[in-house]
Amino acid sequence: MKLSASDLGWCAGGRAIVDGVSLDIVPGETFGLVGPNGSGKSTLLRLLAGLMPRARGRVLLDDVPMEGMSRRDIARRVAFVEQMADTSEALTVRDAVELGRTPWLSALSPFGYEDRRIVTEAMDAAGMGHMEDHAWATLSGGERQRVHIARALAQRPRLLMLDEPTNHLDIHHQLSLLRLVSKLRVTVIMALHDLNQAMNCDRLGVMEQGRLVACGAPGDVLSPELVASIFRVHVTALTDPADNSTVFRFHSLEDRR
Ligand SMILES: Nc1ncnc2c1ncn2[C@@H]1O[C@H](COP(=O)(O)OP(=O)(O)OP(=O)(O)O)[C@@H](O)[C@H]1O
Repeated sequence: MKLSASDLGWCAGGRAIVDGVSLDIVPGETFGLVGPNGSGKSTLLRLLAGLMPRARGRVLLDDVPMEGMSRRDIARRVAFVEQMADTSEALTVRDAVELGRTPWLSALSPFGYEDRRIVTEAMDAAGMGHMEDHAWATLSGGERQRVHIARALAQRPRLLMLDEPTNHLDIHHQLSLLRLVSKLRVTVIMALHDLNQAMNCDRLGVMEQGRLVACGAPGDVLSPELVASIFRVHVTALTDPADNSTVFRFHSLEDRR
């Protein structure tokens, strides 16, 4: 799915939290958003998902203005896993993932065999199939995160937005999730803190104080100069002999004085 955003903005307390962001996401790409804490990544994702009140600017989904779409129309196209998303304590894992089918159900097409199959597939893809009967309240932070991702997959979106999806996940599940996301045949926009993980995106956008200050191929965008000025760290780029990929090591500016 194609997404075009123009001049997005959002203010709170007299301060511009997101300021004049324009962005074109091409169908099928994995777009990473990086930036320091508080730079506006989550707010921009919420603006792109049409979830912010009093927003400035315009978002088009496949050339159709999002503002004219119902929540259900949007939910059939876009799934969003927010940071620290919560769900009802009384649900099991399967119940929580079944919620992802809601936009597709109606009186004429109630929850059926195909929905059950999609839910099972989504739980398995997120590595939660073996815990389908477990109660939400008993899950660890990483398990909850994987349930949210399974719910988003069950929604069968054409655009998947993820806010720091590897939060809470152990290294095995971080890599599994990023591998899963890279194999999905959907457009993905995700906020990430780990710049090494961000290097695997097709393109990156860098946020600083609410503005999109750089956008392009990861290797071009994450130059040592940009990393030093935006993230306030020195970076050494190393080559991994396993696959010749670039790996960053970070050093605090204070250590280099
Ligand atoms: N509803 C709100 N009211 C007031 N300020 C807000 C609101 N929402 C966000 N902010 C502020 O806007 C700034 C950007 O927040 P946002 O969560 O978008 O940043 P972020 O880049 O996702 O940060 P992080 O990396 O820490 O998750 C922060 O300074 C935050 O305190």
